[in-house]
Amino acid sequence: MMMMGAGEIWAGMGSTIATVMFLYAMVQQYCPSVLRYQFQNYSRWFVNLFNPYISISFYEYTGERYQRSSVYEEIETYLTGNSSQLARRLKADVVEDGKDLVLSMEDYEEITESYQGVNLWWASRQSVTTNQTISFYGTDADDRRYYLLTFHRRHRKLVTEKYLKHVREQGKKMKVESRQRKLYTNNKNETWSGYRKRSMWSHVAFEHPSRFQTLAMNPVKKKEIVDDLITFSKGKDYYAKVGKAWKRGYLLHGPPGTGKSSMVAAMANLLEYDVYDLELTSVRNNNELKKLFIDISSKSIIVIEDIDCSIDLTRQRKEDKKENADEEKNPIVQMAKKQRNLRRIVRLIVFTTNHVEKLDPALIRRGRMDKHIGLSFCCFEGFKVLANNYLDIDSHPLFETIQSLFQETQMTPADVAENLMPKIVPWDVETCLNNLIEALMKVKEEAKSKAEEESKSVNKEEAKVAESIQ
Ligand SMILES: Nc1ncnc2c1ncn2[C@@H]1O[C@H](COP(=O)(O)OP(=O)(O)OP(=O)(O)O)[C@@H](O)[C@H]1O
Ligand SMILES: [Mg+2]
Repeated sequence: MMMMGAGEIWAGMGSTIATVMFLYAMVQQYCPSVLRYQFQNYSRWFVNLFNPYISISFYEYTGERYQRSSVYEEIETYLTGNSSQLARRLKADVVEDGKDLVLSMEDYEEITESYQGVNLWWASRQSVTTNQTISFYGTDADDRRYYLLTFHRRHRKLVTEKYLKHVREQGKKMKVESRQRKLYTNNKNETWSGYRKRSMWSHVAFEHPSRFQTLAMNPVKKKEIVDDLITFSKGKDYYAKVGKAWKRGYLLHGPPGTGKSSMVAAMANLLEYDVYDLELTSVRNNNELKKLFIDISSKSIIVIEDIDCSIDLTRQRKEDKKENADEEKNPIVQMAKKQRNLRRIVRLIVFTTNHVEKLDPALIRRGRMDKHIGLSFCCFEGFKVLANNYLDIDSHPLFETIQSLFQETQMTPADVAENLMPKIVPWDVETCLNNLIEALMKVKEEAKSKAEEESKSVNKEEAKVAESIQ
């Protein structure tokens, strides 16, 4: 057979196009509108017959109350993660409070993805409804942003049953991971406007570096706490099974500088929760307290620091004969009495105190506070964690001296950390360890002379008493 020349092909195609154009013009001009409509419908059907691709659109705003669609957000997060590598045109946004730029697909940009060997196309679009579009989770109103997923119809089952589930799950996961966590503090009631959460709580980005790995404390105790927290965080079903309310209350007690606040931060970092630091003295009554808690998400830790100060006040007030009804309403008094109420609203609550002995026993009774965690002076095990953090060492010949000094001396982890930290550049491990040894010896000497003085004064007292008797 003779090969057709390129010129002939073009000539043939040219005439075909001309014929189609002519027919189309005729239809436009002479057909009544009803017939024209029929014709358009048939032509659409005809095109669809040979178009093997299906598209699904996911709108940003759903019909109901213009809420941002969670599916859209999940897809956005999923594509943000993947599109940074695949798409050529990206737009950059700064997330709230974040310093990092988040790259996502520019409008009308398209990317191709491969899932289980199947190619799929994602496009970011705005308004306009297209043919053969199945509109999920949204209406067809104009001026909407949406993602369009296109795939071959033979993969319909795979996409609707597996791939979309995969995208949503991954998107959800990535969202949790990239979420900028926040540290909230409550404002005084005067600044609240209406019931808006924003003015009740102010927030900053939560970026505390403390982790359980960097906490100096008894390793057995540490593991127990980590396990407890993980069981709690995963435990909705578990707690239901054992018949316990899915709530947890911790009391962290110990002298200043033993790592109570650091542990709260480590807890938040472990669970990836927000932290709500509740300043009780700014809360006037129980009603305010309830309002503060209404909008708190379940992935939060509520912290009430230095609860002993509050309880001190309670006692003072009780002793005060002029105590009036207003003071009875004081949240601190209520707090002590209605701890149970608070725990009904809050899922994970942590109290800290320097003086556990001063607390009202009713407040700290087990069952009301699930776990009491005593943080104490630094032990040798704790020191090893700090040495690893600050100096990057696991062992050293000077460790032996340090170990024996820790058996005789009490120093808080905060002070140990401070003494270990290099003070000059360049620094060396030995100097840092010697600085700590020096500090420990000093503390030991001070404690010794203090004890001697005390025994001297006791002797003097005894002598005085003996003299007076004579
Ligand atoms: N157990 C610890 N492990 C590691 N670092 C610690 C520990 N305890 C204290 N530190 C260090 O000391 C600093 C102060 O500790 P932190 O604020 O956690 O103490 P605290 O017990 O909350 O004290 P306070 O009772 O005064 O509130 C921390 O920033 C941390 O660097
Ligand atoms: Mg603290």
